[in-house]
Amino acid sequence: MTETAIERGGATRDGAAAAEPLLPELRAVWWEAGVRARAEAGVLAVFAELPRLVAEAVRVSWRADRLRTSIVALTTVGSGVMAGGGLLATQRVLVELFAAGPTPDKVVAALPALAVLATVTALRGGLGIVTGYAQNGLAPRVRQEVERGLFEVTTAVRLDAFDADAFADDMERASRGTESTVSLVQAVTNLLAGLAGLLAVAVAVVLIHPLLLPALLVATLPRAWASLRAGHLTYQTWAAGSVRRRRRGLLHGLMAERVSAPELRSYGLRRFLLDQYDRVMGVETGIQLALARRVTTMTSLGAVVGGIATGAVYVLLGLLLVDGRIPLAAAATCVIAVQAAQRSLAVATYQVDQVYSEGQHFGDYAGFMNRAADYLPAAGSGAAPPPLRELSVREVTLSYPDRKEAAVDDVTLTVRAGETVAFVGENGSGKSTLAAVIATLRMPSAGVVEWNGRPYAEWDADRLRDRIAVVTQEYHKWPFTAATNIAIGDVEAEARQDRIEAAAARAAAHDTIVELPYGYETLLDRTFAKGQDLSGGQWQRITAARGFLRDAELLIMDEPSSALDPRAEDALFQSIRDRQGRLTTILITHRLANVRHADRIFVLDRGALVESGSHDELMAAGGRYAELFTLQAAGYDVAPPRVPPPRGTVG
Ligand SMILES: Nc1ncnc2c1ncn2[C@@H]1O[C@H](COP(=O)(O)OP(=O)(O)OP(=O)(O)O)[C@@H](O)[C@H]1O
Repeated sequence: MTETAIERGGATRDGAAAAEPLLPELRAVWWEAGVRARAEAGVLAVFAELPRLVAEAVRVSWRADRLRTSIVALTTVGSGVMAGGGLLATQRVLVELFAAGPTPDKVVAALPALAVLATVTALRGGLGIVTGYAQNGLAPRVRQEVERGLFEVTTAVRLDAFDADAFADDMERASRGTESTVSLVQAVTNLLAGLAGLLAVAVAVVLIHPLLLPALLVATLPRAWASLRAGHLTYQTWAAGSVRRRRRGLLHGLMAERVSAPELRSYGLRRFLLDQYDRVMGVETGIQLALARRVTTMTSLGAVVGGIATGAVYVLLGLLLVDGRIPLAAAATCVIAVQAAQRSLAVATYQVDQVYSEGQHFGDYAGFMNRAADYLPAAGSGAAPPPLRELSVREVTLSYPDRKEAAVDDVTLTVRAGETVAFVGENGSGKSTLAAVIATLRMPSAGVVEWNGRPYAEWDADRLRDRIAVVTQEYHKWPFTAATNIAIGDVEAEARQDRIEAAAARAAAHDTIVELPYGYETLLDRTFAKGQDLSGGQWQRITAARGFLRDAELLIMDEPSSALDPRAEDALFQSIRDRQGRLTTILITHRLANVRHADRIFVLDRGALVESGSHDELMAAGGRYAELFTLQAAGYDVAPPRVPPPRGTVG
């Protein structure tokens, strides 16, 4: 097997993304943004950003659940106070125990301080439990707050937002950001707890003897600095491993997902993919081992320097003791304080790293929410549109971003209520785009569409949409039951079974559905237990039924029969013809035999409207429609095969 450029780039070089930017799998992806920013920032830059991130996290948490946020804040502070109180009580106990006199008397004298120590220790434990409980309840609320906010925006933005590259990337990063918000809030709480503990110890130590504070810092800072550096190193390695991780994610998908499973087997790709996986993991393991060596060196160095500093503090304490400048109890308390401070500092430094990196992702989320506002549709005037009399498309042009030619180019046409009209034209001539503009799914770059002579913008957008049903070419297979898949065609109405079945019958879907294991209640999603999948044509029937459900005043059907068998196709077009004269239908199809009955046919070419008229008029004109129709009809123009006589008959 020869090695391709992709394999070499993916498995061996971190810089491959820059060297081979055209390979989609090597493009920078969203989930690295925070990590990379974190890796590129110096340790001091991390501290500079902390206050803002902490404030953001508190704001989100407050919005999500005020009660639990307050509980977490209060218990965190309380816990810190208890830690300081515990240290002071410890010192009191030691003072009593180290005093002159008989031991039983000293113990009795120490009892009140001991009782205080026991109480604050118990309180601290209790506060810890309350914090944990409140945090557990807070996490899902924070998740709901940010995720719901994201979904409110993603379901409201105009369709053209999804055409912009930057928007799609932005949205992916924002999705990662919602996950990070929960972690950010948790990391901020832990950080504050660590800092509160640290502060409490520092205050207690100063109260015991001011000289002890610098001693405490000397003993704790080397370790803290080393652990921050080690965390930084881990993130740098993580950021540099982007290509490997993407490659691994890709391989995971290829080997474990349903879509690739058939080809994997038919081409015998199992060994090939497993080999690729082994190569990626070989590189990954080497890098992780090297990282482990560096991290261990760094933390060992911190421990050694910290140990020496701690030793020096103890020597200093000894000297002060000998000198009589510090009581024995204060010195003993200082030893305990150093250990408590080291524990709190270890928590705080780890959380600083967490807050910073999760904060970067959260920044993506917050940025997306701001930028997405540009894509929200303008609010309508609120006027409810009356029943359709006439639909006019006036000089409508629509250009997609980064496309030189307009997809719809200065089209003007009118459809009267009750008409069935067809949009016809070759692939890419702009039929679906024009239909999407009429369906209010896309905004034209120029021109207007009018409902009864007034531009769409003057009507209430939601109520306008209520009057229009659309069956799109790229229909969606909703992972719901068959009944729900049809019922969502009129989601505001009661999902009555008789209506659903009637719509299914009009789309030739009823018989297919009743044959499913649970009939209309069959779940159409194979990834769930008892879920079923349908053939392409069966799905298309259900989609058409969804469009028929509402008997909308304007029904737009874009290629509704491309996968249907002849019988189903005939039934579907019969149902469309049933609307003629009563309700308005816009039909897009390449099967021109089905548009012969249309009142009018509009022929598009490269976005422009080039012909219009009835079938007979257009055939008589001998233009593009006549050419396409004749071409297709020629395919059927064969002499019927001679039917052999039934067996046993005499010829
Ligand atoms: N989302 C999009 N972004 C960019 N270009 C697009 C997009 N959708 C369609 N186009 C382009 O716009 C032009 C018109 O496409 P449209 O889908 O409207 O054609 P159509 O007549 O419906 O084609 P078909 O018969 O193949 O369904 C084509 O050149 C197509 O490549």
